[in-house]
Amino acid sequence: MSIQQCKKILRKTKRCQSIIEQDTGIKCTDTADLMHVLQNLVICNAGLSTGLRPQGVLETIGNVGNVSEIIMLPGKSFCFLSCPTIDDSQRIFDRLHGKAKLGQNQGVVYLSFCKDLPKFENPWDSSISPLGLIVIRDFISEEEEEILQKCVNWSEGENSGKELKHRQVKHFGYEFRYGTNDVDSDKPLMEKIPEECQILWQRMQEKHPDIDWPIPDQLTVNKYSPGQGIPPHCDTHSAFSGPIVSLSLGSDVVMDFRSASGENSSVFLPRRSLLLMTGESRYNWTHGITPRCMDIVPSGSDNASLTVLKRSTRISFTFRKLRQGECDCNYARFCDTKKRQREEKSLELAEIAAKVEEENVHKIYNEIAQHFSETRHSPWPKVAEFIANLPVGSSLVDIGCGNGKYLVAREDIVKIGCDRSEGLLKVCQERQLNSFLCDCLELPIRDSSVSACISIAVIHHLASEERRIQAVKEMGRILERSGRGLIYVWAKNQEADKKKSSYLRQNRKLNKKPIEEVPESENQQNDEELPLPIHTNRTQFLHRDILVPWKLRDGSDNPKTFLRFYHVFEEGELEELCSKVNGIKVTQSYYDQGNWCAIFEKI
Ligand SMILES: O=C(O)CCC(=O)C(=O)O
Ligand SMILES: [Fe+2]
Repeated sequence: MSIQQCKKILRKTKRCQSIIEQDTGIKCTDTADLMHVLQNLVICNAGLSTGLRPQGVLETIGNVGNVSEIIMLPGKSFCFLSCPTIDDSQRIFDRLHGKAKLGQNQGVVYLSFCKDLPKFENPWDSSISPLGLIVIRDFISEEEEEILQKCVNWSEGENSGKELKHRQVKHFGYEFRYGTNDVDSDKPLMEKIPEECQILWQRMQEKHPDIDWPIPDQLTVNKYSPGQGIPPHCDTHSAFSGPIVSLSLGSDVVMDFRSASGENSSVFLPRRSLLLMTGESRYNWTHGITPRCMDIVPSGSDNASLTVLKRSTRISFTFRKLRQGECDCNYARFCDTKKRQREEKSLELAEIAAKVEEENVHKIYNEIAQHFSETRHSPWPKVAEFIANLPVGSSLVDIGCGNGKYLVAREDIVKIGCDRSEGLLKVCQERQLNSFLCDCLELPIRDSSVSACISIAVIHHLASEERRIQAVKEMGRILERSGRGLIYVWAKNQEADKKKSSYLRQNRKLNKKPIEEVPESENQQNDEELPLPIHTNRTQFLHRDILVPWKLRDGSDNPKTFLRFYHVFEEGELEELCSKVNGIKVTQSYYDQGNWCAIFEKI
């Protein structure tokens, strides 16, 4: 072999190797040195997609060395061989690499060694099959198949053979609207389900008297050319009731099912079979057909081996019954009715939360601003330390800056504060500190534009978890890469290592009493059950969502009491909250004088 030829083989092999590595994560090598003499081989440029079959591999390679396993991946132009000994793999490599052809229509093969083999998940091996799924083979005769295929006039009618991206469709009874995934029950089509389908209903009842199958009033006919398919979906729960029934005409196909919890199952639908999706398979699994020209299906009497089936044009008749009213299934994941209800509930909760914050946070801080500010002078040491450690020239935003006590440190960084309370901002402005009015749920600051931000005793005033997450999301959003955020929130537990926090220590008398146990049910977040419990100041917190009194002494004998909303945090809750925000990573968390604290980094 000339040097030129050797170089060409090397070049081509390298190109294939990089594709294989990208596709499977498996590293290949063409040098069989001591470190790399391996029992597994890759045929780099021939596989199922180039028309190679296991038989073809064995015919040529089997004469050179022994092969114990051939792994061919669907749709791939490479495949893997496992040999019983290193001698076998070495011999096959030496004799065939860059020289031999595997069968008539194949080019010269390029081989490589590899250490690992792909974990080929054979979907047919899995014992999982969607519950409630029934496939009745030979449900109709060949004559009936022909009659049914002919009864669809693809070029006439109100919705004559619409061309979708991956297939052609025609509806009868009612049109399925792909934009909204539903049916307009007020707009029945002139074209009803063809008479020719009548034979199916009675047969259905005879074969499965156990299933309550209402006579369908909607039919979708799908026409798939080889290479076409239908994306995974769950037929809209609220649009149709009862089972979904699909008749396969013209070609076999494999339908892929995936459950709400991520299990996969492949189901073989032979031509002229009837597929019934009831119960879980209807409501808790998606179904779809991968667009390809061939399917790999089990073969042999015991289904132990796989074979490739070429698809031809397949026409399916999917029968459904329109639903009156909402879906009442017990499967939340794909249920549009449940999703809508969840969204409504969450909107309602968000409204309640916003109202609580308005009444029990914003209004109050405005009224107590001056007094509050007078009680807040000294920076907390660990917050000061965080600021002190920022590199010179950093930019720092104090979100919920209050009277601006953290905006006075350091002249060598850019500092700006913001707060929701105009009253507190006035204090900042009197002190000539950079500050502006805004809500921590919506910061008027550009993405990735600051090096650090702090939120000290702020997000515990937000009255729902979604809103607390949103506040952390905003912090993550404005931070530049590697930028750092610091959050302090009140801890429910005001005692660490048998030491009471300074908050508790200020009331010796009350805190001599042992802490009352609160039943778990009372200890829950109770957004719905307003009014909230009122906390006794300087005592352990008994609930997570509470109203904390602020006594405003105005010189008179009757100090005015304001009730501020607080969500006090359990241990680990702040970290968990941060983990729900993409793009940030908690690097440190600690307890500091009755507060849970977390430092995170933008990644
Ligand atoms: O082609 C099939 O058998 C299924 C069609 C389908 O799932 C649908 O139209 O919703
Ligand atoms: Fe479907």
